[in-house]
Amino acid sequence: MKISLDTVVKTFDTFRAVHGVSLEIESGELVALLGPSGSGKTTILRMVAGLEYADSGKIYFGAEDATDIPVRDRGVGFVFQHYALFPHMTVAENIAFGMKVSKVKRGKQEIAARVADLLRLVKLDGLGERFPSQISGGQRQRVALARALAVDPKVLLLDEPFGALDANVRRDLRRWLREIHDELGITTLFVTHDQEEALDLADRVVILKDGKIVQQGTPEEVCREPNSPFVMSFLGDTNRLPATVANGEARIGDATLPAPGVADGRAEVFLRPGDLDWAVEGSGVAAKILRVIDHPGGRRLLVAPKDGGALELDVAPEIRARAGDEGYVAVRRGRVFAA
Ligand SMILES: Nc1ncnc2c1ncn2[C@@H]1O[C@H](COP(=O)(O)OP(=O)(O)OP(=O)(O)O)[C@@H](O)[C@H]1O
Repeated sequence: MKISLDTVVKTFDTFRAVHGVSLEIESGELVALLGPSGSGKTTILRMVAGLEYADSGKIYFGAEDATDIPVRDRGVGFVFQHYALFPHMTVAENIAFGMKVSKVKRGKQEIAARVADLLRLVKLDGLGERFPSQISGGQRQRVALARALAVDPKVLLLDEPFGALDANVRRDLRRWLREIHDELGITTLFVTHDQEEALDLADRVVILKDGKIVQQGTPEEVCREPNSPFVMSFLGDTNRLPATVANGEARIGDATLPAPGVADGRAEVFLRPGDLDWAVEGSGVAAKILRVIDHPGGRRLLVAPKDGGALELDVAPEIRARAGDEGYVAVRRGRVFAA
């Protein structure tokens, strides 16, 4: 089921939370709405669900105008951050709940068979008789997903479903969600403020700021071609350095970077820590190491360029570096934006 939003606006009292958002989610696509807190992600999701009504604009499910279709008739499944499982029902009863209250009548045996299928799908076979308090947080979210899938939704809406879980469990669950999505092919809209989660999981990432879409594309497109300093900074750690652009080239220290389409004059270069290298001799930006931080994948150097400012570099673990060393920061790549 394809979902389309056409110039959707939502205002709470006098505060405009969503400013004319237009968006298409293709049938079977997994799209992440990504943005900082308050950027309007949840409000958009709730309007697609029918839990909130748009002030103006239209939402289509396929070719049908869904604007006035009530929640229960939209055929959407939800999973929210805070486990909304019924504590007094077993896992199996929780999964069966939607089927029991649905307009589509199913017999007891059919429901039991479907619950067993779903328990297998979410890899919780054998746990059907437990209560929510007797399983882990990650398992509870898998039950919540099974419950959402039980009624054969046309659309799956997930609002920070793994937000309350620890990093390793989150990573496992998102890989698992991706597998389930690929198996079932349900159109899915996923809200997160976690860049890594969005990039890891989604076919397409829609980046929001102040109730507006500022960029959308595949993870590769938004990572390689961020269209603004905001997107560049929001997607990951960045260093910023002042630069001067002339004839499509930006100069920082001894280094130059291509700056196609950027007007001559003052500019700012955005550099990821991994875009920089450290060398004791050579050329680039002359600097002194302030601190070395070791982590499992390598080392991060905090350095002070001679001309002022601060830079962070990610280098390979074998690079020899100590606080106080002097050398050069080599710039491998970066994005240049007019100042
Ligand atoms: N029911 C409401 N009444 C008044 N203001 C609201 C209401 N719901 C949301 N807002 C405001 O609308 C803006 C967008 O909120 P929304 O929850 O959509 O953002 P979000 O991007 O999902 O943020 P978060 O990641 O923190 O959940 C916020 O400024 C919020 O305070």
